[in-house]
Amino acid sequence: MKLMPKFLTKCALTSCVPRTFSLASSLTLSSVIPSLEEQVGLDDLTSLNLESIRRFTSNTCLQRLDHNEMRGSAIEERLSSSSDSREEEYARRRPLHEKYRQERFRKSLSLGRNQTVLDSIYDSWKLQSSSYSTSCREQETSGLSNKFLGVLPKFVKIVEVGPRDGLQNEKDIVPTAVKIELIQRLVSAGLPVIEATSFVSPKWVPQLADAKDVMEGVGSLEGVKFPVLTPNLKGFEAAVAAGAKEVAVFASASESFSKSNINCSIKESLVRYNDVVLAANKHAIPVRGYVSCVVGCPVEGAVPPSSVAFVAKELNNMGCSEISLGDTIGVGTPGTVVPMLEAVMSVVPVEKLAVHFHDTYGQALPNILISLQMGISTVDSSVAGLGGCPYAKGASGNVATEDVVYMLNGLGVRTGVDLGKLMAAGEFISRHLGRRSGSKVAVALSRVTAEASKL
Ligand SMILES: CC(C)(COP(=O)([O-])OP(=O)([O-])OC[C@H]1O[C@@H](n2cnc3c(N)ncnc32)[C@H](O)[C@@H]1OP(=O)([O-])[O-])[C@@H](O)C(=O)NCCC(=O)NCCSC(=O)C[C@@](C)(O)CC(=O)[O-]
Repeated sequence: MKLMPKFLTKCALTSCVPRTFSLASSLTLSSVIPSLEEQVGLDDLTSLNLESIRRFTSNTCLQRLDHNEMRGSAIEERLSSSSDSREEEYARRRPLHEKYRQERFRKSLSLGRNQTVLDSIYDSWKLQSSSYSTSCREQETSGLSNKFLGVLPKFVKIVEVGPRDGLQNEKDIVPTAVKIELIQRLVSAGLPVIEATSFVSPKWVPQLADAKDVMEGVGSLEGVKFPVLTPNLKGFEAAVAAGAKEVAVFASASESFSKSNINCSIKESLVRYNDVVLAANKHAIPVRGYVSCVVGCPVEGAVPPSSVAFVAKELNNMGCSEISLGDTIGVGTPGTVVPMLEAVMSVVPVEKLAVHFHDTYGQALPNILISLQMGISTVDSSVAGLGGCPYAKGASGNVATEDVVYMLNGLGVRTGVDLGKLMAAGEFISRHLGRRSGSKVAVALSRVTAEASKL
C-alpha cells in the first residue's frame, strides 16, 4: 500500500492550497449572498463595487457578514483588493461593523454578575463554535473539500492521558485530591477514556506513588474507562487489586530508550508484557500496548519505521487490544509520520491503532490530521498540554486535548467532548500547577472572554 504519494505529493502541498482557499471563499460568498451570485456570477465579483453589492443584499445578509468574521473577512479581502474607493467605503463602515459585532458579542455572552469566568469561556466558545462549524459543513459539499475532508473519520475517540502522562513528570507532588478532581472534571467534559495513573516503581516515578488512592477516588465514576500503566506483573497485580479494569504496557522502538525508561531491552520488555497480557486475559482485562519513540529517540536519533512496525506487530500478536504509537519527544513531522504509519499499518490493522504526539516542535496537530486521513480514529492527548517523559530529556507536553477538540470541531468530526468543560478542567490544573495552560486554544479563548468582559 503506497500511501505517501497520495498525501504528500508536491501538488498536494503546494498547488492545491490556494485553489482550496479560493473555492472556499466562493462557496462562502454564494451561501451568504445567493441573490448576488445568481445575478452576476462569481467570477465578476472582483470588479464589483460596494454600491452594487448593497443593491443585491438585504439587512440579513449584512448581519450574517458581521456575525461571521471568517466569512466577512474573506469577502472583504476579495472586494477591497481592486479599488481605493472600496477601501474608503469600508473605512466608513468599519465603526458600524465593530459596534454591531461588539453588541452581538455582549448579548451572546450575557455576562451576569454571578457568572464565573469559566462559564463565560464556555459561552464564548459556543459563539465561535456555531460560526465555524456551519462554515465547515457548507464546504463539505464541494468535490475538493471532500477529497481532503471526506476521508476523515466521523468520530474520533480521544484518550485523555493528562492525569498520567501529563503529571508523571511534575517535580512537586500533586495532592491526590487534586488528581481526583481533575479526573472528575475530565469525566464531566465527556472524555470516554482517561488514563488515570501508573502502577510503576515509586522510586522511578514518585509523582504517581498514590496510584492506589487515585483509583479508589475514581472507582465510583461510571461510563468512563480508566486504564493504568503496568510495566510488569507486579504492577498488573497491584492495578487489579486497586480496581483497574483496563491496563497498558509500554514498549519502545528504541533500545536506548527502553533501557532508560524501563531498565531492560526491547526483547526482555516484550517477554514481560506477554506475561501481563496472559494474566490480563484471565481477568478479561483489555491491554493497550504503547510503542514509544516511533519517530525519534533522545539518544539514538531517527528511528526506522521497520523497528516501530516490529514492536507494534509483537504487541498485536500477543493480544493487545489497541496499539498507541508515541512520538515521545515530539520530533515527527507528517514527512516522517506517514512512512512510519505506512510500515505499522502493513502489519497491524488500522482500527487497532492510536496516535500519541508530543508537541515539542509544534507538529502534533498536522501529524494528527495526516494520521486521521490515513484512517486512524483514536488520538491520545493531554488536557492543557501537560506532560513530558521523565526519561526523555527535552520532551515537552503532549498535544493539548483542547487544541485537538477545537481542530476536530472545525473539521466536523465528533468527539463527544464539551470544549468549555474541558477548558475548565485545564484551567483548574494549570492554576494548581501555577502556570499558563499549554493549550493555544484555551489561551486564545480565555483572552477573547477577558476582552468581552471589558465591553
Ligand atoms: C519497570 C521498572 C519497575 C523496573 O525497575 P527495576 O528497578 O529494573 O526493577 P526491579 O524488578 O529490579 O525492582 C526494583 C524495585 O522496584 C520495585 N518494583 C518493580 N516493579 C514495580 C511496580 N510495578 N510497582 C511498584 N514497584 C515495583 C521492586 O519491588 C523493587 O523494589 P525494592 O525491592 O527495591 O524495594 C521501573 O523501571 C519503572 O517503574 N519504570 C517506570 C518508567 C515510567 O513510568 N516511565 C514513564 C512512562 S512511559 C512513557 O511516558 C511513554 C508513553 C507511554 O507515554 C508513550 C510516549 O509518550 O511515547
